[in-house]
Amino acid sequence: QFHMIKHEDLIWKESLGQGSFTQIYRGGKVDRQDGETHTTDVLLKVLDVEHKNSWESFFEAASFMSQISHTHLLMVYGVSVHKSKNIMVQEFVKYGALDLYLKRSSVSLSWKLDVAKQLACTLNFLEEKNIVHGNICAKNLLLARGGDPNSENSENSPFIKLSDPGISMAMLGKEVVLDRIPWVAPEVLEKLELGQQCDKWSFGTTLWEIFNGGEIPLQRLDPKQKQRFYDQRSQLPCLEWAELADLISQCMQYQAELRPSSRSIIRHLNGLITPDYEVLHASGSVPE
Ligand SMILES: Nc1cnc(-c2cc(N)nc3[nH]ccc23)cn1
Repeated sequence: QFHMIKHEDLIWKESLGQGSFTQIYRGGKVDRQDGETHTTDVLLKVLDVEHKNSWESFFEAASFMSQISHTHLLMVYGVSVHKSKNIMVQEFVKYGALDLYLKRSSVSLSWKLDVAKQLACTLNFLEEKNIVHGNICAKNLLLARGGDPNSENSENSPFIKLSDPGISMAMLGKEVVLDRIPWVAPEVLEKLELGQQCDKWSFGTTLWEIFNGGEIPLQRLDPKQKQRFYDQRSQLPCLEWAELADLISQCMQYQAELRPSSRSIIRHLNGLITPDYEVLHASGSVPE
């Protein structure tokens, strides 16, 4: 299941914002090993008291992450329960969420493609284990290494960690799930339950975010208009890079069974060559 952490072994630092039904804090976890004490940087995710009836779903997300380990999956150290506080203790990932990073930094196309490939490999790992994450989005992609995005040398290349899926759709309720359009797959919206193909749809939306510099898709639509977006089988505005736009529309097909396998997504990404203007501009050989 997962490791129980004693509340007295937690150190609380500054608030870092909130998630769905949760507050997020920077913190530390103290480990006592043969007389030595060692403090690990952690992220503390606290379930809101008014949503404490979602604690099973909250801890289900923690055990989901604790039961599988992969280089691009976030490490969850365990959970701590203290009075009415339910706390998930996660590894602290230095550069934080990808959506904010993309808004703040200008990154090269090859940097973005590198992130896309890492996410596709993670999706493949989950698909081969028949595991559905259910909440793939740029906000749930954490950057362990962001570095100077424009330089080509490898120690500055990105390294992502996929965060926990959070409270399940069933517990969140229709209103909150409506707000997850266009990340939530259409079939999930209807039944409020996850299907095998739903991560592919969300992968498509996340690709759109990455290659649109962290712009929020359908930001100006209210829940009713978002519902209509799906009712009318609409698609997101397509990118200039045609081959990539093509992959996004393959992933965001309303018919779930027509979406590509994660293996074919990886093949498609490996077949993409960053367009010349990108390489030429990066090398400065083409006047601005
Ligand atoms: N598992 C996680 C999740 N989020 C972070 C994080 C890092 C950072 N530099 N700023 C942040 N602002 C909000 C969250 C966060 C770290 N680790």
